[in-house]
Amino acid sequence: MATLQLFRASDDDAPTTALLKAAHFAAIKHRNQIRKDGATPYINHPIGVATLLAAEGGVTDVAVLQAAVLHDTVEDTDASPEEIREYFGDRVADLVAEVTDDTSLCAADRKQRQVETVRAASDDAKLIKLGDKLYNLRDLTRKAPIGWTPERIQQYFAWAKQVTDACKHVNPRLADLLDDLYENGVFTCSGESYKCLVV
Ligand SMILES: Nc1nc2c(ncn2[C@@H]2O[C@H](COP(=O)(O)OP(=O)(O)O)[C@@H](OP(=O)(O)OP(=O)(O)O)[C@H]2O)c(=O)[nH]1
Ligand SMILES: [Mn+2]
Repeated sequence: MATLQLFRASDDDAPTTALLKAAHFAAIKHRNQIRKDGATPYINHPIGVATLLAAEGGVTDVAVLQAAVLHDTVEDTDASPEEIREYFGDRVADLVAEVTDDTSLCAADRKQRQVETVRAASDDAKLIKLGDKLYNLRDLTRKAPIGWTPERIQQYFAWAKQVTDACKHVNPRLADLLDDLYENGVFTCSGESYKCLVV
């Protein structure tokens, strides 16, 4: 099969072109992945995170929106940090690196590390973290990932709050949306409804 075409960003790109190139790159990299609900294409998530940042967070910085679209490519696909740098330049590559977990760590250490390191992250990386967590929490209230228990969902809410509490000062609008979810969020698991218990 012929290699799928990837478009390299250029300094002359219009903002729309720059963002589309990133979305296309992410779509190709995530093309064989589905979300843990067992049905949704994975790419819906990174495109959704960028859309949420723009539509609800008022973010207009194209490099941040590009990094949002690309935020899970290094962590979850065969994309390398060097490839992101080559195709999208230093600023986007540095942002993606900032929001990429070290997958050599076990899941529990990775989660702990994220809470510890996010405090020192740049404001733009914190913005992407807010969008990522808000999208994932909304996704949990939409449909539980296959095999997740109510306790595991509650744990994700509690952990996400630790991360977003360290980031919320960078965007009060997103912070309010997250607070509302922590206060009033409801999710369904195996046909039962549960209230989010994060305080
Ligand atoms: N809510 C939800 N999440 C799903 C689904 N499918 C995949 N995910 C991804 O799973 C991750 C959360 O699952 P965990 O079990 O806590 O994390 P892990 O896979 O990295 O161990 C998120 O990764 P992430 O984006 O890298 O973010 P995060 O782990 O930093 O939160 C999220 O994007 C789904 O159907 N619903
Ligand atoms: Mn993500």
